[in-house]
Amino acid sequence: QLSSSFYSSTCPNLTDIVRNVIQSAVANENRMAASILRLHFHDCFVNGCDASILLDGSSGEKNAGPNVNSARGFDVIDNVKAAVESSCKGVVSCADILALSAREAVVALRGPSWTVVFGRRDSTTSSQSTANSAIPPPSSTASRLITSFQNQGLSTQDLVALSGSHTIGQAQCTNFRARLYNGTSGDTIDASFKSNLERNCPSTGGNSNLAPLDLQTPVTFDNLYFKNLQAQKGLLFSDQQLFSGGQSSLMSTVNTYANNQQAFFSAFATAMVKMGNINPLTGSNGQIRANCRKTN
Ligand code: HEM
Repeated sequence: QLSSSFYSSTCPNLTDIVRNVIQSAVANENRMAASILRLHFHDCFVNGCDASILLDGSSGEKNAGPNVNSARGFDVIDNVKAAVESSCKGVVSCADILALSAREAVVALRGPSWTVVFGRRDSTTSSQSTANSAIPPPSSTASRLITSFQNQGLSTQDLVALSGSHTIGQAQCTNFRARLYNGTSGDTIDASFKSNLERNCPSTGGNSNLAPLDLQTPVTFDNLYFKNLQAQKGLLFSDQQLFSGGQSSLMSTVNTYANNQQAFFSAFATAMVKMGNINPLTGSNGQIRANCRKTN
């Protein structure tokens, strides 16, 4: 029961305020759009879209395996929140700010737009153990990915469309090294792509060295990610599993999006709305945090 008009009387300029801050952050560093989009995903998969990932504290989600030394953009969300608070004090939740910021980030890199619905409230807790179990690792097989998205009420189509987020952004060596040196069972990585990756991701050291998730256009939101998968050039094992993991429904969806960017954009928009609707706190549950890093 989230609604697009939730803040129309209490914060009528919300979209413009958020857009301005996100646009300038992305102009300053293109990759930031990817980092913000990922924060929304990692928020929603852990007890719903409740801004739980934004809470500081060593026992919280920020320090879970998928996030520690990896999740970034918290300072940008602080800037968005500060700008929103200065016009609309105490009314807009951090969870809604993250959902809207993710859309503005995608639009800033020329991706599709969609209508964001609002009314989420902010959690008072953050679960490191749920983050560790609910966010799939890059070593996931196709069937594990399907199960992990199914657990959130998301379909195989949603899985493929949302994975198209990897058309932007970067990953650290530690997340794809095993494919290069240990060999992962069932892997089908292109040989020359693999040797190129080895140059900047040695077998020891260089853990945080970066490679683009889309080797062709890492700062444009487009469908080349899917064409890379067809060429066995997905960066993460989990990426390549969508095309090469033996699940024909995933493979055919990859082909559809590789052949038709509009089909990808429209499925992505639909899936982002679904992901943004995962288990929100509403009504009198949760709170509107004054500072996204702390409970009130
Ligand atoms: C399907 C399962 C997924 C897996 C296994 C996965 C895994 C990963 C990993 C390992 C990284 C690199 C992190 C690092 O090296 O620091 C990454 C980056 C990223 N992920 Fe995913 N991801 C998945 C789905 C998604 C979804 C659904 C979204 C968004 C809706 C998303 C958005 C991103 C973005 C934008 C980046 C780049 C972030 C940056 O450059 O800061 N991912 N992902």
